[in-house]
Amino acid sequence: MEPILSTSPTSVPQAVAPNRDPLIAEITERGVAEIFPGGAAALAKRLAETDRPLRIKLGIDPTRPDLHLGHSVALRKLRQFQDAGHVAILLIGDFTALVGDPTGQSEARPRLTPAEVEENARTYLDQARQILDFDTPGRLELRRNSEWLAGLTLTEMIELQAQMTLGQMLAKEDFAQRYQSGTPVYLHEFLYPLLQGYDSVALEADVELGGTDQRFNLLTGRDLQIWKGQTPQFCLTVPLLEGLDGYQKMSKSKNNYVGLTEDPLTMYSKLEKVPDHLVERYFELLTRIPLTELPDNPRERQILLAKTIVAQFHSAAAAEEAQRTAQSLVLQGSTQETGSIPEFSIVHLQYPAKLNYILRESGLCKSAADARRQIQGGAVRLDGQKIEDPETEFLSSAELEGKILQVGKKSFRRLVVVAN
Ligand SMILES: Nc1ncnc2c1ncn2[C@@H]1O[C@H](COP(=O)(O)OP(=O)(O)OP(=O)(O)O)[C@@H](O)[C@H]1O
Repeated sequence: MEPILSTSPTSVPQAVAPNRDPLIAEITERGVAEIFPGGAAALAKRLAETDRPLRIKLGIDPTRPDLHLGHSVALRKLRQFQDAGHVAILLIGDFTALVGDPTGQSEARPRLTPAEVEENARTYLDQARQILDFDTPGRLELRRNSEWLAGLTLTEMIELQAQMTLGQMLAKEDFAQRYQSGTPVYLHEFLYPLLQGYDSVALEADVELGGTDQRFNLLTGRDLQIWKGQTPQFCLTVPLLEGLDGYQKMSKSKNNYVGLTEDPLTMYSKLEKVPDHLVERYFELLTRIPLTELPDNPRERQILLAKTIVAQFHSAAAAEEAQRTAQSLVLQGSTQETGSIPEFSIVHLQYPAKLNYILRESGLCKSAADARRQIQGGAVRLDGQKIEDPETEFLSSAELEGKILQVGKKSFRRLVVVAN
């Protein structure tokens, strides 16, 4: 008879564990900052032993119209849970957006109107669809926290606020710093962690995801679940992805972001310039490529990164095309810093519009005569195609929309149709 100990899991060395589920390993080990309580091993055990799909919560406040790659880090983690058979709860914080998350803010956030929140919430779902599984039955719950927060009575609010002390609130770094520096901290801001925590109670969350900046709010969720007699959630934080500037958190307000709805060329040209020291981190947090398989050459890494991410959000063909166009445009100089190309709105032009008139109106040339000289000198390109006929004209904005107009190697305008 086999000795019992030889089959016991504790006798199997970790590195050669035969039943190590790759999905669980990906969830608990790749792109994770912290798991509490108990670390990766505790969550892995819970995932392996559960007899029902777990409820995984990720809350996003619709404070702005666009999601960016920073948000996609937690969304991708949520998708991994779906792929392992669990229920993703994508919580649109339509009520908490009206309060405003004080996390990471040096002063109170401007408060949004319900109409602004509603407009942003609408676009979020279309963007989240690019990452989450919206199709497999039972894998996704789309919720809004106004469902339970809007109806809380004053009595319930008092009970909720009785769960936390001022000392605990001031342990939150953002509040402490502002309080010490004399920057006003408004009382409604204290409600934010409590309301986000209460969301976990209402949803009976088993796991909550968030960036590392959400630690305090996630822990409040655990405390409130204990108060309500629930099993407290695991908290899994993901690292904060730095933006294209190379050191600050990727954020809309810092204009260092890559938006999830950006066109392939813009995405590509931003991502092929991710600073070297961040390329591996972008691979880790935004792709599934094993880090051991990355090319040694730094330039090849940047290109692979840009192509992989463009392919995820668009298609492999779009990624190839973006690479070709970017190469032909020799994107340097003006796009060096953030990868962004200045936009020029073509709605107000008079059509048919001559190319030299467009070059002057867009500021790419000083005058129509200068534009004519540049065209004849072979310096003008539209989407990488040289145009040498100064009489070239366009009948409507549809012929130009989305294209990149270029003079020489350093001056670009993306032609867009936006009224301003
Ligand atoms: N750059 C980032 N990297 C990783 N996670 C992020 C990043 N930005 C936001 N998140 C996470 O996405 C979730 C939703 O964030 P939230 O709606 O509060 O956006 P935010 O932090 O205010 O973004 P922004 O500063 O762009 O407005 C949170 O868990 C947050 O930690």
